[in-house]
Amino acid sequence: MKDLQDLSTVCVTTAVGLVCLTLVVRTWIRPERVPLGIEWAGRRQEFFGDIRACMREYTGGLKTMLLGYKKFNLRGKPFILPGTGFEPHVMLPPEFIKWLIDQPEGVLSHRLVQGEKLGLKYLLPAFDYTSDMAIIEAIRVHLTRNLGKVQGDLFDEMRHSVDQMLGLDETESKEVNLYDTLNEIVFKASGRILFGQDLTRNEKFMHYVLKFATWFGMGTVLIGQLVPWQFRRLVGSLCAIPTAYYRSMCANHLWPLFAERYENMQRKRDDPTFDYSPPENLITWMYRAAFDTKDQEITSGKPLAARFTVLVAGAIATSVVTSTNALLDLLGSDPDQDYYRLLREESEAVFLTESDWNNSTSLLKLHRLDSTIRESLRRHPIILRGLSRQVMPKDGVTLPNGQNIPQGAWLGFPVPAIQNDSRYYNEPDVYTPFRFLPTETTKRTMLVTTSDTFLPFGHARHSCPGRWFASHLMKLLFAYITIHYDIEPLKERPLNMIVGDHPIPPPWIKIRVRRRARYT
Ligand code: HEM
Repeated sequence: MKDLQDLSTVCVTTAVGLVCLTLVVRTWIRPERVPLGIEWAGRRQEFFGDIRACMREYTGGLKTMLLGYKKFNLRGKPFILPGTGFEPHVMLPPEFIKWLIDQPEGVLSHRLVQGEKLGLKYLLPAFDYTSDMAIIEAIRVHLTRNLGKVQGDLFDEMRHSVDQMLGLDETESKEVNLYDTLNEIVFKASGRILFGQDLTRNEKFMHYVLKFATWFGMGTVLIGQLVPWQFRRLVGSLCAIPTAYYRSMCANHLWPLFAERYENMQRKRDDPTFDYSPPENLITWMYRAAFDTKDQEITSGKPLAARFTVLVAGAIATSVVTSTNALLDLLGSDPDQDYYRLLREESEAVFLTESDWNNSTSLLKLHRLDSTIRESLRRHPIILRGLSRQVMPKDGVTLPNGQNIPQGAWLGFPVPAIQNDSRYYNEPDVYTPFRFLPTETTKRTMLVTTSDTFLPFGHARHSCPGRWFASHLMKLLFAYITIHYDIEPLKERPLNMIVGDHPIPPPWIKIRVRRRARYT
């Protein structure tokens, strides 16, 4: 009798255990992200195949994405790409891009994916990331339109920080950490145009803004992409503490500036005789755009100030990563090709006098440099899954091939796979910095031009509105560095690390630089 009781206890415990395990396993992968009828890439015939496929993505690099692209996308079929964070993503073939970008936000939502994939919902719970039209408009229209006017300031700040960071000593070379150096230079140069010289030269503010950018950057990847989705709220609330602290320290400096700018610009609108001309920088343009678009939410300086640090941190970090990739590509390239010298020659021919640095037409002549940065973005886009959208309608959406994708699934495109497809790029594995220069049969493609086969800035609606500014800044920076510094080539191009949805250049690489004699 006792034995029978023991046996039934074991059976009941096992059954309950199995039911619990099944429930956990079933919901471990976010169920709404897995549409039935679409095949997985990288899933094997094994117990808990879906979960193990997602786990392998933590160390798998680009393997699964490239494999899925070859096996499914090249035949016009979508596939499920397992993901870190246990949120798979449906990868569509490039022929579907036109269809995707034509869908309105109510059908395929861009914002919902960003909120989740960047962990914004958890990291900055009070942050309204769904309403930033004034900021986007200020960048897309006003910043881009005023690039010529602000170029002198941009160059002045960039030269000041390059000279400081890379040094003026022409007799001895100096070893510097590449990523940290570019981080500081790009932050200061961009900051001059985004928030003005007073703050870029304010060491306390710059310390807080760099700290905020680091915590915010690490937090978005950790929470939005690495932590399993069930634990995002928990881990997000922990990371939110330092992020909120540094954000409020930045806000202490920004807040009076925003309040003053808003009140005076508002007063000038009400009374055109009021004597006030604001400095031309992004803060002013944001209010101008908010007034022009009659943004109802902007009734004080506060709403825009609150969003500003987030924008600045995200926008500048992308330019830092892109500049680091471009310089690593150059320094690790075949020395016989002498690309660095060829870029120097081009820049020396363009920047003959001091005033050339302040003239935006100079930058239009840097064809080799434009192509070189574009080539690095082709090889190392900052995100792997591009044009991500969440399916919104209750009945799902129907893809151009007739397949239905249910509500809640994520759609996107495998950016590195498309940008390494030999149908679109000749010898895609070979670093060819001047690949985008015009030939007898092809026209020149500019760094900022997006297309179905070049997606590092996104494409169409929601594509990056800051790319003209980023291009301006990076070209000034590379022209100045190549003209004024010799840099020792690297033995080879160090590989990027894949962290969540981002390929990141190794942050520990050091380079040796020396100021050229005639330029001191
Ligand atoms: C090389 C540097 C940069 C790269 C590679 C880059 C890349 C991107 C990408 C991939 C997106 C998302 C597109 C999508 O979701 O489809 C984006 C969006 C955005 N970028 Fe950039 N970006 C850069 C620099 C900047 C700069 C300097 C600014 C601001 C001054 C900026 C402002 C923005 C904004 C506001 C958005 C959101 C657009 C929207 O949601 O409609 N970016 N960027």
